[in-house]
Amino acid sequence: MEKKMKFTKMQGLGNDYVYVNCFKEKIEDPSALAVRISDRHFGVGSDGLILINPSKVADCEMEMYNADGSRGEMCGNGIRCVGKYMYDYGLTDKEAISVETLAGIKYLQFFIENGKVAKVKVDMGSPILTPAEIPVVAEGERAVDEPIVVDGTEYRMTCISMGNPHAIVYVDDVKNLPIEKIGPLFEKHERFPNRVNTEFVKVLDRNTVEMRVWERGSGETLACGTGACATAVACILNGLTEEKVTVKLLGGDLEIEWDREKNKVFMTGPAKVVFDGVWEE
Ligand SMILES: N[C@H](CCC[C@H](N)C(=O)O)C(=O)O
Repeated sequence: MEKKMKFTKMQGLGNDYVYVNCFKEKIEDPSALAVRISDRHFGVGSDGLILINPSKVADCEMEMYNADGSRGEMCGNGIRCVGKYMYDYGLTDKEAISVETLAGIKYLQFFIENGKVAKVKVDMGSPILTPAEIPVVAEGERAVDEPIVVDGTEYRMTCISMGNPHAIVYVDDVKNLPIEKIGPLFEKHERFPNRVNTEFVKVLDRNTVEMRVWERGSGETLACGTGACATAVACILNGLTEEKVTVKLLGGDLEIEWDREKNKVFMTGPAKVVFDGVWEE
């Protein structure tokens, strides 16, 4: 018998996911569904699948899958869209909510325009710097400005977890980077037991960087919220920027601040609905 499932396509700076309201829908195998629904020719087309679930400890839970079906612990662009969905689709009337994730409970503040969420500020929590917790194979207490050889070339990386693993690599030319070639080599490098999201970064000034990202399980995306947070933390740790950083991504800009006194990273950016649909298979 044909099954129908309502979904909403949303995007944060072009990092697009299929969202399912699991207060109403039940998904048998979300990992397998993520692969089918993310396909840009035979499916809806997206960077992955995000389920919005009831939660016992927060206003809702975000369950995120990459396009290859692997589960991500946290998703910055995704959580802003989860917040927007909760408010715009009437699951909450609060202008600040909490969202349970595999990386802990995150707190969101909405900026409302014409009765709908336009922008969201997220407390992304504290960055994780201990190599074993990222995880990355590295000596010492942190993996900052750490050498790594990829495809015969030595790069310097700084590794941060925002609940999910990131390697930040500084390059001179972000635009012409052979990201399709070196992205997967970083992603699957033996020093990353859980694979890794890799951000290729150029510092423009003390408050601005530009970045492209090769995501674990999804390939190059137009933006990565957790990646932008990890990038800002890496730049501050390396003394390259101030604590407030505009991260310029292919899909647009994210405003990141690492409040070092509170040891919290804040991310502010847009969230948009593209369309509502019905998935039939
Ligand atoms: N695009 C997401 C990150 C997804 C990370 C995922 N690729 C992983 O496996 O960690 C973001 O905006 O933070």
